[in-house]
Amino acid sequence: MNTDPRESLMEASRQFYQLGWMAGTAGNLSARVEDGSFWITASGKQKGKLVADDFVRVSLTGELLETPNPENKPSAETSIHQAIYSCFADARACYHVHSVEAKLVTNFVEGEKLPLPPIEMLKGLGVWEENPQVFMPVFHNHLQVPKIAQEISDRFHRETPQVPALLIRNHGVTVWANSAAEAENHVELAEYIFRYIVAARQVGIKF
Ligand SMILES: CSC[C@@H](O)[C@@H](O)C(=O)COP(=O)(O)O
Ligand SMILES: [Zn+2]
Repeated sequence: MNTDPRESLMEASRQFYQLGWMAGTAGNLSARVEDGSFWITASGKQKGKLVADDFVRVSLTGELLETPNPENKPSAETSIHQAIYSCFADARACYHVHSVEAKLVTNFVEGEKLPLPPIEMLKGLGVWEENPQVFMPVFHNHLQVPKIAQEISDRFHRETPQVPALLIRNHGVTVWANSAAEAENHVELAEYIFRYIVAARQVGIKF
C-alpha cells in the first residue's frame, strides 16, 4: 500500500476536473494509509489545481491527525468516506465527483436504486454475468451530510451493493476500490454508464 497517496489523488483530481466532473471545488477524494487512517481533500479547495498541502489526514472515526496547513478543514463529506471505509474493510480509496450525468440519472428513478444497462462495461465494476440485472444504490441528499453517511452505513450493513458505487440524488457519485488506480477506473466506468443511460433515454432504448 502506498504510504502517502496524495500524488495519486492530485493526479486523479486534475483529470476529473478536466473532464468537468470536479468543477470548481466540487467533489472529494481520499485514500487510506497503513494505520487505517486516510488522506482526504481539505474542504473547499479548487479541484483542478490541488497541491500536497490541500489535504488532511483523518482517522476512521473522523479525528484530525495531520494537516500540512493549519487552516485546512476536512472535506464536508468526510463522514461518507468514513462510512465507506467502515463498511468495506478492503476499500483503500474512495472518490466522489459531480458530473452533470450523475445528477441527471437520479431523476430517472423515484426509489432507492437505479437500474443499470446490461452493458459490457459492468465487468469493470465486478459484474461478470450474461444479461445482468444490476442496480446502483441511490440516497437522499440530506443537507446534513452525516445523515447521508448514516443511511449509507445502515443500508450497506443490511445489503451489500452489487457494484462499488452509490449515487446521491442530484448530487453525484461515490465509488470505492482496493487501490487509488482502481477507484479512478471505477469513476470512469460509472460515468460512462451514466452517459449511456442518458443517451439510451434520448433514443428510447429501455432496459
Ligand atoms: C461545489 S460545492 C459541493 C460541496 O457541497 C460538496 O458536495 C463537495 O463535493 C465538495 O465539498 P468539500 O467540502 O470541498 O469536499
Ligand atoms: Zn459532493
